[in-house]
Amino acid sequence: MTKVKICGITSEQDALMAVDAGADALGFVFFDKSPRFIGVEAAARIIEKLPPFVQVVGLFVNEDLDVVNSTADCCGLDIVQLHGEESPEFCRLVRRRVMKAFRVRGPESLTPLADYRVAAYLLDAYSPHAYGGTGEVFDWECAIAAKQQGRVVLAGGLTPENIAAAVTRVQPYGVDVSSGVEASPGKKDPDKVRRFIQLAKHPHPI
Ligand SMILES: O=C(O)c1ccccc1NCC(=O)[C@H](O)[C@H](O)COP(=O)(O)O
Repeated sequence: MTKVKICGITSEQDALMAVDAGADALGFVFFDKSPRFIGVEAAARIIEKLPPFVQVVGLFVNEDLDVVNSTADCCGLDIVQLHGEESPEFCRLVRRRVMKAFRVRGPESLTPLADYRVAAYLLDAYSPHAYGGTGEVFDWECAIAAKQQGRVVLAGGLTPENIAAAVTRVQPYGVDVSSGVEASPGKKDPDKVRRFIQLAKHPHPI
């Protein structure tokens, strides 16, 4: 069954709602230029309220290694998601499992994947305007091709309307969503979150 990460959590209410809806992982954006930014102390207060068996993912963009590792310790992160131009060597020095994000423009965007020994490749749409959370979709054929290199987490413009088609076609290890389940930037819409998770995990109605 497809794993689901709900990214851009900024409140305890949204975190517990997403967990109750069946999210496998929650993402906290430690990138201060994002509308979904959360500070370390605020994130830690939410994370300490989470039940067991939910993976906590911290997202960073071109951050210092010391900051990544100390935030991971401070907040009890399970996984670090690197969404900038971090090198394979940088990923090796992170003291957590790493999901390395790649922003896909076309098949050539997949060339660097082979250099990275990471727990999963997160594939997101390329935008010249932002590192992520853009709501833009890329050509899913690239995600299908990337599965030859390792686990793929599909992201980029996923919504309750297209998630069943995405999962059926790509069959990724997991999916990741931010803006597609929001009421406004940084605030999740419970109905969209529930429908998204249900359809990601059961794309074919029984
Ligand atoms: O969400 C952000 O604001 C963000 C900012 C900078 C880098 C990454 C960011 N989000 C990463 C994610 O994990 C998103 O889920 C992914 O980019 C997909 O976003 P969306 O198309 O809005 O579902």
